[in-house]
Formats: sequence, C-alpha cells, structure tokens
Amino acid sequence: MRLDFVWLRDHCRSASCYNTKTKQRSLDTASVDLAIRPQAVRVDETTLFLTWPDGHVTRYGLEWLVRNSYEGQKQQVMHPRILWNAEIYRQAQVPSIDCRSFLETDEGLKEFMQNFLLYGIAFVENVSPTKEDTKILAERISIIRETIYGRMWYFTSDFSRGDTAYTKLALDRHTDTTYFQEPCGIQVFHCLKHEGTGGRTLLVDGFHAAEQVLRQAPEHFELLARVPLKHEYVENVGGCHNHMVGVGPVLNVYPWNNELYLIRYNNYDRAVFNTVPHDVVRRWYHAHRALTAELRRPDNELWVKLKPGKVLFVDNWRVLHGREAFTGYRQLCGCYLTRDDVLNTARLLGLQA
Ligand SMILES: C[N+](C)(C)CCCC[C@H](N)C(=O)O
Ligand SMILES: O=C(O)CCC(=O)C(=O)O
Ligand SMILES: [Fe+2]
Repeated sequence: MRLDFVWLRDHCRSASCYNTKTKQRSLDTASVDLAIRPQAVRVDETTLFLTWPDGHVTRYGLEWLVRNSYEGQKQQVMHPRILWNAEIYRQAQVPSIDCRSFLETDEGLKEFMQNFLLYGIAFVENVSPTKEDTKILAERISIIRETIYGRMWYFTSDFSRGDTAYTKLALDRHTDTTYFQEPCGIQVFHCLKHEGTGGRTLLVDGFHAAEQVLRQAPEHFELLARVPLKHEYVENVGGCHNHMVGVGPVLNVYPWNNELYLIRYNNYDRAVFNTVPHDVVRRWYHAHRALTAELRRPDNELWVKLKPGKVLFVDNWRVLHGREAFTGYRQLCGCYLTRDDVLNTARLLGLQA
C-alpha cells in the first residue's frame, strides 16, 4: 500500500477530527499543511500510529486501511452485475416477487432488490391493476421523480403529448429522458388494460451490448464514452410547451476504473450533433453503428407481454426498452424513480449498491 501523508492526516478518525455519531468529518482539510509529514510512525500487529508535528496522534486499523485506501478501491467494482442476453436471463429463471411479500416483508423486498441490482429489471406480481396500487409499490423502494409527465403518469395512444410513446406505433429500443442532464434512474411500467393485438415490450441489456463492443473494438467504446452529444425534447401540443436539453456521452464510465454506469441511447430524441470536429463525427458514427448492431442482435432481445397485475421495474441507466406496434385500446401507468433513493433502500437491506 502506498499512502499519502495528507490523505492520512485528512482521514484521521480521532474524536476531534471525525464525529462518529454523524459519520461526518470535523477536521478542516484546508488547514492541513500540504507538506505535512509525521514526526513518528509506529506499527504493531493491528494498528498504525502516526504522531503529527503538532503532537496530534492518528490511529488506523490496518484492515481499515486495506479496505479504504485508494489503491485498494481502484480494483473494486462499484456495482456487481450479471450481464445478460435473452438466453442468460431465461436460464437464470429470476422469479417475480409476490406483491404482498414485496410490500410486507424485508425478505421479499430484498430478493426483489437483489434481482434488480444484478439484472437491471425486476417484476412484481399480483398487483391490483390501478394507478394507486402501482404508486404504493413504487414508494416502497423510492421517491417518485416528478417530471414534465407528472408524478404517476397514465397514458394511452391518444397523442395527448407530443411524443411517439402516445401512439400505437412500434418503438425501437431506447432509454428514456436522455434529454435530462440526469436521465431518470428507474422506470416503472404497469399495463392496466389491453384489448387488442401486439404491444409486447422489448428489453435489452445495454451494458451487455457495450461490453461486447469493448471486447471487439475498444476504440469504439472509448469514443462512445468520450464524445458528448445532445438529446432534446421539443413539445408544443395542447397546453404542453417544453424544451429540454441533456448533454453527455452515450456511455458514461467512472474515470477511476472505467466501469460503465449509465447508457444514454435514444435515436428518436438525439439532437443535432454539433459538439465535435469533422474527423471525430465520422469515427463516432462507426462506433454508434457497432453499438447499435449489438443492441439489435436478436439473441439480446427479451420480449415480454405486460399484463394487468404484473409490474415491471427497469433500470433506465442500463436496460433499454421498446415496444411492438399494437391495435386496440391499451392503457399503461407508471412513474420514474430517483436512483439515489432506490440504492439507499438496497444499502439499508445490506446489499452492495
Ligand atoms: C413514459 N412516458 C410515457 C411518461 C413518457 C415517455 C417519454 C418519451 C420520450 N421520447 C423519452 O424517451 O424520454
Ligand atoms: O408503450 C410502451 O410499452 C412503452 C412506451 C415507452 O417507451 C415509454 O413510455 O417510455
Ligand atoms: Fe420509453
């Protein structure tokens, strides 16, 4: 382990530097001399002792250092996941969670959360097909994110809003709200009614597709992770006037370990591409094509028919959704959830999130 002296002073867990009740730092880091060196250093079987020039003593358990040092963290993945194609997901036989168990027991909720974290999708069954009951489900794991579509939304093919979602047309795979600076973390879908044909839901693991691109052509992955682009939502229908713009790359990775955490993919809502010079534009289209080819491989497509009573939670930062064209009357309700609050629930249940 290589440890920096300022880092060691900064992370001191003594009573005057760190409040163990609130788990907050009391030390003013800016008051630490950036050239600080300990006056004395001693280590025994379990503990490292540092005495600083002003006489202050810092103690570190060696295990704490192993767990928390930057060098140690670099190796660790933030979010353990199982990347899937249709076959892998089917083989895994991930169960839907019963509504009562989800609402009334920690075990049910934890099993649901674990599935959701690992696969980016999870189902709850035996839910009453109403907007109110869907809301109760959503609020069990998070805070509903209110957007221009409202809190709980409810839609049919009536073109009440200026977006293809509100028609009977097929929708190719995409993630939602790419035109927000922070796209919505989770999307909840509940089909309350469908009298007609078609209308199946398509799900594709975007991280699995990106992983294939990384393997086959790392330079494509790199470009998709580096080049920022804009998505936008321009609406002027009825009383709805909106103009949203979100900027960011297709693949968002943590800079310290290159781990993918967000895919922004919506060809409908992608805006004029004007953020990079000519030669990069050309290479970017090649990279985008490579990713699209992976996303469109039939073996990556999971098709499900949403039925009243069965609620789908989709990780909108990872899993793309789409739908088949349909006929007849179809009614869907749902909402978006704030991601931090879903992960908060997962951590409180003892899961790594
Ligand atoms: C889900 N709900 C029907 C409310 C909104 C649909 C938003 C559609 C938009 N093109 C997007 O992909 O973000
Ligand atoms: O109608 C559907 O099944 C989904 C439409 C859609 O993509 C959306 O509402 O975000
Ligand atoms: Fe969508």
